[in-house]
Amino acid sequence: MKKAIFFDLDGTLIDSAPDLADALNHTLETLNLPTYPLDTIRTWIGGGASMLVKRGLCGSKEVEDIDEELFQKALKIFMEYYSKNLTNKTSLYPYAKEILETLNKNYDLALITNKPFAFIEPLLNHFELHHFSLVLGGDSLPQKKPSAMPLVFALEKFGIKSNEALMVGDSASDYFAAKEAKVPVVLVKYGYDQEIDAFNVPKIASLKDLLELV
Ligand SMILES: O=C(O)COP(=O)(O)O
Ligand SMILES: [Mg+2]
Repeated sequence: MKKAIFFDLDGTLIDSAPDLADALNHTLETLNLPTYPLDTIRTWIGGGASMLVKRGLCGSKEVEDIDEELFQKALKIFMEYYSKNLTNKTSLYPYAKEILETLNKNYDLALITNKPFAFIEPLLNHFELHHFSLVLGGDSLPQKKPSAMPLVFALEKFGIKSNEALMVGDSASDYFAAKEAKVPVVLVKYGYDQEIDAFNVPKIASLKDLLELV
């Protein structure tokens, strides 16, 4: 019997890729570096803001050694721009709000995202998502997904066992974090990470399919 559902944010509940891509390209443009198409940047999301900026600087998902000064400069530009442009093009995925409303009647809900904490509340307010009794960002704890730490923290907070929770996400980070925490996981097929094709776990095409799985 499930007691709590843990949700990822980007690529699962909200389609934030267009605003993240604009913020990254603004950063790269400011630094006179090459910019990238949305379809490329989308595949770089899921590891948090620092990782996205690093991937932008390297122009690939695989990150190599980056000059620390350049990285800090880029991260600052990114954070400033994105904090002012969080919701220009970002949208809720179909049924996101409805499913949270329905599940909230019977389950504790936690948001476990790698997004920096400062960006989360403005987004949740904008989309009127007030259903989470616990919200963890990528910088809330010493480790973020794919570490199990945020999920283990949520299990302890709710006082439940790992099999009484379910993680809903879109990326390899969600999969590995859940696996390590021994929390069952469901992945959405419409998210940002093609790596999930390789994982043998339940996958759903729409958030409304969750109701059949809990
Ligand atoms: O900010 C990111 O890179 C991704 O965040 P997520 O964990 O909500 O997918
Ligand atoms: Mg995600």
